[in-house]
Amino acid sequence: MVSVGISAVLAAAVGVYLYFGGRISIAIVIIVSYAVFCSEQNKQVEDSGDKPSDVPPVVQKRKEKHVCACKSGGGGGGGSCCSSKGGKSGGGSCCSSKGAKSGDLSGKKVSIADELEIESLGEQISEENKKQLEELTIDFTDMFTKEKKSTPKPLSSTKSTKRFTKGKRTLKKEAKQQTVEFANIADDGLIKSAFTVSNEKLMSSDIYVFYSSLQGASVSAAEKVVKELSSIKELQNSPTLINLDELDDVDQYFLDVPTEQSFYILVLPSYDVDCPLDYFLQILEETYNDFRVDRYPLRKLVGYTVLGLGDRESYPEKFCYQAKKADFWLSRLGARRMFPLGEICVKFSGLEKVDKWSRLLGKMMLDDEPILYEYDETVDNSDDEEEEDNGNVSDEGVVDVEDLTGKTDDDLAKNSTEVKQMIAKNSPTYKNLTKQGYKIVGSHSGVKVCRWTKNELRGKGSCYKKSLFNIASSRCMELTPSLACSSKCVFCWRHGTNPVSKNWRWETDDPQFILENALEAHYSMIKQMRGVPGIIADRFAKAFQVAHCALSLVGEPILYPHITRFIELLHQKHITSFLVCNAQHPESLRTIGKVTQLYVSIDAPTKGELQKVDRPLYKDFWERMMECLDIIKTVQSHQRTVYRLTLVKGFNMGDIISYADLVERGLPCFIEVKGATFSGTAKDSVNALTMQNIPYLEECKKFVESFVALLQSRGLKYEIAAEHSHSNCVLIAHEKFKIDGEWHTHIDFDKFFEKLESGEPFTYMDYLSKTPEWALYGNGGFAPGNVRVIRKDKKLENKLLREQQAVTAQGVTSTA
Ligand SMILES: Cc1cc2nc3c(=O)[nH]c(=O)nc-3n(C[C@H](O)[C@H](O)[C@H](O)COP(=O)(O)O)c2cc1C
Ligand code: SF4
Repeated sequence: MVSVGISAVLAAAVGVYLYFGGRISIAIVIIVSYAVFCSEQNKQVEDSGDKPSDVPPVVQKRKEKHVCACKSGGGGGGGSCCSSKGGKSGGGSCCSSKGAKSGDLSGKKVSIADELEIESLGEQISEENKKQLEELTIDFTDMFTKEKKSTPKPLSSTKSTKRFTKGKRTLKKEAKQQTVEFANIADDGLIKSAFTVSNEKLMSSDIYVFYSSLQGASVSAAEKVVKELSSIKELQNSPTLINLDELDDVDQYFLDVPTEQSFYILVLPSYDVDCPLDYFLQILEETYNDFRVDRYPLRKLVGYTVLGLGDRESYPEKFCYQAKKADFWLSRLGARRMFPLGEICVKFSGLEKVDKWSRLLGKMMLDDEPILYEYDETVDNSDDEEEEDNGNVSDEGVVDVEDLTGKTDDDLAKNSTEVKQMIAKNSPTYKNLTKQGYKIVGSHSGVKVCRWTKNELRGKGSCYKKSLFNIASSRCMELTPSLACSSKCVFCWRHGTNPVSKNWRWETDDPQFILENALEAHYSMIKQMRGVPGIIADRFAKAFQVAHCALSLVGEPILYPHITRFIELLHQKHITSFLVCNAQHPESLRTIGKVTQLYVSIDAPTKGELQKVDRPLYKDFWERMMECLDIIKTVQSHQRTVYRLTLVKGFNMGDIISYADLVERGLPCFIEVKGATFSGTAKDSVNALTMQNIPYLEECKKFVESFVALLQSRGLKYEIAAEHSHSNCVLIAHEKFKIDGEWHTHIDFDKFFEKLESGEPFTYMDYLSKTPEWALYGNGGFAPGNVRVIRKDKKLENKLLREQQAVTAQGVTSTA
């Protein structure tokens, strides 16, 4: 229509021009009239909305990108498709119900994605756009009220989206993510990405503070968190503290949840060696990969947060790595992170930082701004530096999404079943143990020259086993084939540097390899002593023929799967075996072969005390110990058995009646009672010993005397036989070792090997030897051939000397 009109006007103008003889003035009049006409036409077109003219460039961009999510065609010509109450701008809003503010999801998809795209374009964003963006961000959380139809699929990133200020790069990335997610919403009607929780919901939630701890720092931190949260008066329920290491059933909390109001806080250390936390993390991972159970069980939670404790200085590469892993898996299981993962280095004012973190957490909970999370995120995490590289698991139903680290499901499966070395050469634990004087043999065994070996080489005394059983300390090798242990005894001298585990799950070295290398390492350490003053040449020469092996040192030797074979190899070399086990592995104790002397540690007489002293990993630690005692009485009754009691004042010296019950149950040959020795206090540890917990010799003797009296009153034929007062050690023996009125607690080693090599069955009664006079109870037990150095006297002597020197110096000064 318009073009026909224009042609007619043009033809008329040309006619008039020709009629007037083609004069210039006439031509000018025609041109001006035409211009006025066109301008009028343009105005009409603009009013009808067909042509953008004065729209700012930013908004133009948005409109160009606008895509109709309802797929019914696009918004040209001022038309509005699928609208219910019309759009905000007359310029053509499609899919909107109440403008951009609420309602239709697909409308939101477009708006938010576009707004974020605007931000990503950089400087052009206006204040108004920003405001609009914020409104939209808040607004789409209305979706929360909508019902979900099926389970969302978490992908790979774990970052929460909070309404905190973010860098452009992050925002751009989120824009991308949200576009993907909202597209999903539009496609299948699911609500996948956003949730809000109000502070009221948090205040009425059931808060569970979980912790795992080997040395106590995380317990203290967890207690601090509980204390801080408990001080919030608005909080309706007091937080519950739960030790993850003692959870009978992890699924009770991490597959099921106690209530839908639950909010989880996890306070976790990290260990680069095996520790109970490994088990917990493994369960989380397994739950995620278990097709039989809900893959996102933790979305029922109100939320969660993790506080990691670690040591950044010693483990820079692995700082808080297990806390990060937990955070990762919780998020994978559908839980929503409510508060950022805390990473605290305990070395530098750790507990203060815990206070700060807890206070901030409390503040966040009180904040009445709704919190926005995202728990369903995109696979595209290529530039996410905080990503855990081992957690990218491909989605169920989607064939093998290879993550950007290049790992496939197969790799991951391999990783999770990969057998680790207990103490890898490049691990900080290796360095730590080496620093403490251990020689690591292979990847799980260790030797160390004990101070009694050194003392005997210098004629300064022998260890208590010399007095009680006749072992030569200078020919004794102290070894463990398992540096890992299943308990965390308060008196243990390893100071938490060793791995802790219930079961053997490492690469296993061959027993022959261990023995050969252990002997080599032991001899190399002995050799280093050749220049030490006072070494007795004869003893030094014999020290290169190890005669005894004390299988104790640190760790739990019976954990090593080839322990029986290892002992056989020792015996083949005519090295006797003194095996000390912690009474936590009845299955291995039952099957152990012949040992020269077999110990079980009885560190406390009752279940409660044993838990306090040994801090065992096993939940059924008491039942395990009882089973071990039964084995001592039955299957292993042919062995020379010893109960080792380590007395710790304030922990396990009170209840001799219960100790007597245990003796009655196992009927060992001997009961070796030894006061605990002070080995310093482990940093950050709870229950670590102080000098107050170390009993004096007199206290040990008093204990033993009452104990034996009680045993005898029950008809149990035990007596006090020998002692080594230097070690606060007293030996109680069954009266069958008193032959013709003389104690025979010593061992005839030659006879032991003779019997062993005969292949005939034999018992402890076949290799007895008489206890020498000096070792009998009351005689001190200091082996002849040595000169005793009493350190206290020496210290006193030095002190007096220093004082004397000071007085002399003063005298000199004053007279000078
Ligand atoms: C054997 C050993 C290994 C450790 N490995 C790590 C580690 O890999 N990463 C880390 O951040 N901290 C590591 N630490 C430090 C502990 O995580 C830190 O001391 C923590 O506070 C211990 O908590 P807990 O006392 O509750 O057991 C290690 C400590 C020890 C003794
Ligand atoms: S038995 Fe133990 S303390 Fe005694 S010498 Fe051997 S390793 Fe040392």
